[in-house]
Amino acid sequence: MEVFTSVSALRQFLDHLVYQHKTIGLVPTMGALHEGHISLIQASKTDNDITVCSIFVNPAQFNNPEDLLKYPRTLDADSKMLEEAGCDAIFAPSVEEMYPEQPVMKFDFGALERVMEGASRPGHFNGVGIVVSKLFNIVKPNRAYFGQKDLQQVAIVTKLVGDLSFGLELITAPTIREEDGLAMSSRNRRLNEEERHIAPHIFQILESAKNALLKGEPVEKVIRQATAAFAGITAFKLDYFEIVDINTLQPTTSIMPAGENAICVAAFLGPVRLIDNIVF
Ligand SMILES: Nc1ncnc2c1ncn2[C@@H]1O[C@H](COP(=O)(O)OP(=O)(O)OP(=O)(O)O)[C@@H](O)[C@H]1O
Ligand SMILES: CC(C)(CO)[C@@H](O)C(=O)[O-]
Ligand code: BAL
Repeated sequence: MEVFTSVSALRQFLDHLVYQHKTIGLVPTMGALHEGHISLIQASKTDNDITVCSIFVNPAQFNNPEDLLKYPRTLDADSKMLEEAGCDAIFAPSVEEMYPEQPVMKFDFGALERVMEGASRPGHFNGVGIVVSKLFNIVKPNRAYFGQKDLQQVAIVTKLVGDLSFGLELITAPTIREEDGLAMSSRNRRLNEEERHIAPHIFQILESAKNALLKGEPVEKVIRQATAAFAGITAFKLDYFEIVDINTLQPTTSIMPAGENAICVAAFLGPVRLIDNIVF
């Protein structure tokens, strides 16, 4: 497996492979890898000749300086996991390599970013739009892989790819969970033992809400019950709990056909902010 920190060295490597008509899959990450990321690598390996994993903690998408500072950085362990998974190349640039100058472009994803993550983390999706566009331009992948755990990010990147005609195929992969249901996340490793024990309640509350909706309970009542369930566990500070139409990500007052509904949640456990969702 090759490790690149410069755009020019990565391009040299890839140009050679493109010349041989190899297809390229890109898995963008911020590192501190876990089985969720590895599932994306495996999907890319199935579909493409060459898999590139980018590891870059992108300052432009952090609105909270402490979150950026404390974001886990584990490049050695990440490289080992990627090597074992059969990844072909890592692109791990420095901030200076990615942003030699402050970018002037600004993305506004409209209604898509006025809710949930976009509303709670102002500027977040502008930063995601910039870095993902740069990664697409640098790697020029045939396919790019994103996790459903970041559901709103999938919608934003889908819009980005359409609007800017990136001409690549986006693949969304299901959320990989711990045995107790907790969605795997790099930020989980910032939880202390007690918080880690409480964290699976996020998925349990999501599941209860889904079951209640499927039984015909009204949306408003289900939101009230879920909010009360979070309030009943004092360690949690709920940021949002939304039942949305998966096509628009806007809150719904009634349930859509199967497969078009999502329940999305963000909650703090101590200083750590976790997100999760269920699509049904
Ligand atoms: N549990 C998971 N299952 C499947 N894909 C995942 C999972 N967790 C993250 N991903 C996907 O991996 C890609 C890189 O995500 P990222 O590096 O931010 O990891 P993360 O674990 O989501 O970290 P954090 O949530 O702490 O920022 C994203 O497309 C994300 O949706
Ligand atoms: C897509 C991404 C790697 C862009 O920095 C990030 O938002 C993430 O890890 O989901
Ligand atoms: N997984 C999304 C990246 C972020 O939280 O900034």
